[in-house]
Amino acid sequence: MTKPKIWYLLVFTTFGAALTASFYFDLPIEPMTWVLLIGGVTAGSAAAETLTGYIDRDIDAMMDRTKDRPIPSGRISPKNALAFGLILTAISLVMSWFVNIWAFSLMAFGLFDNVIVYSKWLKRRSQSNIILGGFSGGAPALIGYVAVTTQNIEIGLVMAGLVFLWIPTHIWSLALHIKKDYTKAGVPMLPVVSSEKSSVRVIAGTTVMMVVFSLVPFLFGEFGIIYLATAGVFGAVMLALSMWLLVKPTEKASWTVFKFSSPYLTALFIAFMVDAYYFTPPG
Ligand code: HEM
Ligand SMILES: CC(C)=CCC/C(C)=C/CC/C(C)=C/COP(=O)(O)OP(=O)(O)O
Repeated sequence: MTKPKIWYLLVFTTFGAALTASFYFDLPIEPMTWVLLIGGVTAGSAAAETLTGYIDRDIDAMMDRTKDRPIPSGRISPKNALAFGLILTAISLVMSWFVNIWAFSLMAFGLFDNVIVYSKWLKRRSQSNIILGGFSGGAPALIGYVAVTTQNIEIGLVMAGLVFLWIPTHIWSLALHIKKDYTKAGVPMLPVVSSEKSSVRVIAGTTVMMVVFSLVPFLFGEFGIIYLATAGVFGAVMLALSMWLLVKPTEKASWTVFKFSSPYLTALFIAFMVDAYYFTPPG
């Protein structure tokens, strides 16, 4: 129900942002803060997945990729899934409340943006559904950062912004790969409502934006060579893959871009932590 193979990376961005802030400003993180932070974001991500699974139960039953999920397959009743999702939502809000008011506000915002703005309002109506719905994706990283500090908040915003800019490549490459599924369910993902030619151009364009944006932390002098080297190497691979998709838009290419997108994001968050541990900003 809660799609752990998705939320592990959401929780990892929280963990990475918190540890990066802790190393960067030499601020310790209490064990209780870790429990409340990681527990809260895990509950929040699981809540969002469960509630969006409840909202999407009708179209999930239509798509090959999702028809075996707990509600469409009858393993859990919609009523129980809704109750489970609401309980997880309450747990995540209470735990983030005990972290601090910033974490609580961002958790509430992330849940609202993902469940209501994205899943309820936009997913079936607009091809830009994942743009306005994408802010929720950056929320876990910002929650991790503000759990430690609100100083130099631009560092937390850059991490959240990186996740936000990563989403179009992540989901549109998948949507291109399973265009038939989304068409059957009537979900207007960009690759479903646009031609393949313009979809691969947009995916390549958003990948370029994401890779250029990923260099900002170094250009602002807030992170050093370890981060630059990682963002450079992994960014070059992401660019090469999306250029390959642009030139030869096959299902294999779109699947490869999709599957590499998560290791890309993971590598950058690891680089944030390692660099913050070894790199002290000038001045
Ligand atoms: C509006 C935002 C997002 C949408 C619509 C979206 C959509 C999807 C979809 C449809 C899948 C395939 C799931 C399946 O087949 O069961 C997926 C996989 C995944 N998503 Fe997202 N996603 C979003 C944001 C995020 C964010 C912010 C993260 C983490 C930071 C994330 C992490 C993952 C991971 C790790 C997978 C599995 C990837 C793999 O199988 O290699 N997603 N996403
Ligand atoms: C603050 C906080 C915890 C925020 C949660 C943010 C969050 C859960 C973001 C991920 C969104 C996501 C993977 C949506 C899946 O889309 P989908 O439902 O369209 O995917 P599907 O087609 O596989 O069902």
